[in-house]
Formats: sequence, C-alpha cells, structure tokens
Amino acid sequence: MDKLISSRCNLQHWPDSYVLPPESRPGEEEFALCEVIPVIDLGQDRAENVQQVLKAGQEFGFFQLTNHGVSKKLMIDVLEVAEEFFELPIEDKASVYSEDPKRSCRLYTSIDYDKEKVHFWRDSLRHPCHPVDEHIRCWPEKPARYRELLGKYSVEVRKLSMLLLELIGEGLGQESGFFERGELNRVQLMALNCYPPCPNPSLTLGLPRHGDVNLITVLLQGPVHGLQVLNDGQWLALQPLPDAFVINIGLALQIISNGKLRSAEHRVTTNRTSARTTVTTFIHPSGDCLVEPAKVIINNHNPPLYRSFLYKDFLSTYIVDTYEGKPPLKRYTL
Ligand SMILES: O=C(O)CCC(=O)C(=O)O
Ligand SMILES: [Fe+2]
Repeated sequence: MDKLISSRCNLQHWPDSYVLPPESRPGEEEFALCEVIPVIDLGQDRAENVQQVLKAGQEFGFFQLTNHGVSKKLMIDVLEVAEEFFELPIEDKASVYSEDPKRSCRLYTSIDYDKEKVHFWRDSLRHPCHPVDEHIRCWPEKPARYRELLGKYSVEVRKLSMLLLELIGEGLGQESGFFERGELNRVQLMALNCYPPCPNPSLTLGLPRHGDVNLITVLLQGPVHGLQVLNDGQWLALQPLPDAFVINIGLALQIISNGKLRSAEHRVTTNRTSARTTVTTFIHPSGDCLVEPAKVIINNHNPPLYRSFLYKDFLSTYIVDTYEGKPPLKRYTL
C-alpha cells in the first residue's frame, strides 16, 4: 500500500525512481492545447456520424464525442465517486489493493511496479464490468454509491461503445453485428486513474507513450488536462471538453480494419497543482477470439497487412514488447 503514489503525495521532492531517462522526459515545454483533434457531435444523422467517426479514426485515431446519449449527471457523479475512492482512508482501500496482476479487481500503482525500471505517477483501480451482475460483487464496497453508480455507468458506456463499433463496422463495409460475432466485443474493463499533483512534471509521466491494445477506449476526464496524442511526430495536448468523451482506436481494431483505422500512441503528463482523475472503459475481444483483418476489406488491391492470431496471445506479447520498448504489432505484420 505504501507504494501508492497517492499515499505519498504532497511530496516536496520526487523519488529518483520516478525520473525518466532524458529521451522520454516531457521537458519544461508548455504544450498548447490542440484544436485539431476532431470533436464529433453524435446528434447528426447516421450517415454523417459514420463518415466523421471513420475519418477521425483514419486521420488521428482519436476524437472527442458530444451528444453521445450518456447523461451529464451520471458523468459528473462517476468522476466524483472516483475522486472519493482515491481519497478514502488507506484501511478502506486495502481490501482491493493487490500486487498480483492476475487479480481481476485491483488497486495498484504505476504499471508493473516491481519489474519496471522507472515508475509512473499514477494509481489505478481496475476491474471487469460486463455483464455487471457477474462482476459487481468484486468491486469496492466504499464509497457507498460506488457499485450503483458504476454499474449504471458501465451499462450506458457499453451502449455507446457498441454504437461506435456499429458505426465503424458500417464505415468499413461490414454487415451489421460484425463485432457481436464470436465475442469480438465481449470484454469490458474499467480503470479509474488518479494522477496526483507532481512537484516536477518535466521529469515524470503519469503514463508512458503507448497504444491501447484493445478495440476501442472510452475515456471520461474532468477539467484537468494531461492526455497527449502523438501525431506526425508531435505531441498534441488534448483539450478537456465538458460533457465529452475521448474515444481512441486500439491496436486490435487497427488490425481488423487492416490499417485503415489507426491506433495512435499517447501518454499522460503530470501537473504541479491539480490531481487529475480519469475513468477509462476498454472494450476487448475475448481471449479465444481469432483476430485478423476483416475479410470484406481484403482483396487483390488490399492484401492483408497482418496475420491472424488469438487475442490472448496478442495480450501476452503486447505486454512483453511494450515493456522492452518494441513495437507491439511488428511480430503480427506481414
Ligand atoms: O488517463 C488518461 O488520460 C489516459 C489513460 C490511458 O491512456 C490508458 O489507461 O491506456
Ligand atoms: Fe491508453
């Protein structure tokens, strides 16, 4: 428990083990909040939604979404309860703290604290959430409204994620229900992240440069910025918009789309004054799913760029490759 960065914060000095090597440091530079990452209003007609989601997925792999159907009150309540969770006394958090990555519901810090050379300025509570009834009993019992609110939120965000996958499938020329088949969209994981204020944001990161492994990620964030997206070799700082979700394409969807959609690398910076809390939802295939470029996209002019594989094998190599700083798609690229 004493490894949690939130229990050590208000640090005047930063432990050496959080100082990144010079080439990975974000540096002193102030990143201007970028306005080029698309903001898509989902309240338009379906054809327009399909076209905009596909375009943003192709060009940036990231977009923000407004008019998405999830209630504003629920979004505010979920962010509040996430903050309340991280502020609970240590004794209350102890029941979910675990250093065993195999435990399905767990509070932990950084990424792989005991193995990594440098730690990241983040604590995370992570658990599965679909179907809610199957998992809710392993979720934290405190704060008192955690289970009820997060249960409701998981269902709402699942609806939105399924709609986005339908729009993407349609844009790629798939028949309806493509992602429903063979449990491609089955697994839904949630992570509540806390990035406490950091006395030296130029030397540290909340999360290092990475691409998400899954199909699609739905991020809820408050007003504190920190997420940066790599685009044409430049880090673009995402402007937090009230009531919007940040959506990003994961590596599995890049493969299924045969590279038509891209999974952009991103990272999280820390800041000196405010704690940043985010709630991410990751939609994954089941481990036994075969992942491969969709047949409908492949023809003589568009040969497959990636080979087929079992998703669980990709999950294992992704962790090893990312840890060693290797591109995680290399071994699957034809
Ligand atoms: O918290 C954030 O802003 C992003 C988190 C993220 O990129 C991740 O968990 O993969
Ligand atoms: Fe990510």
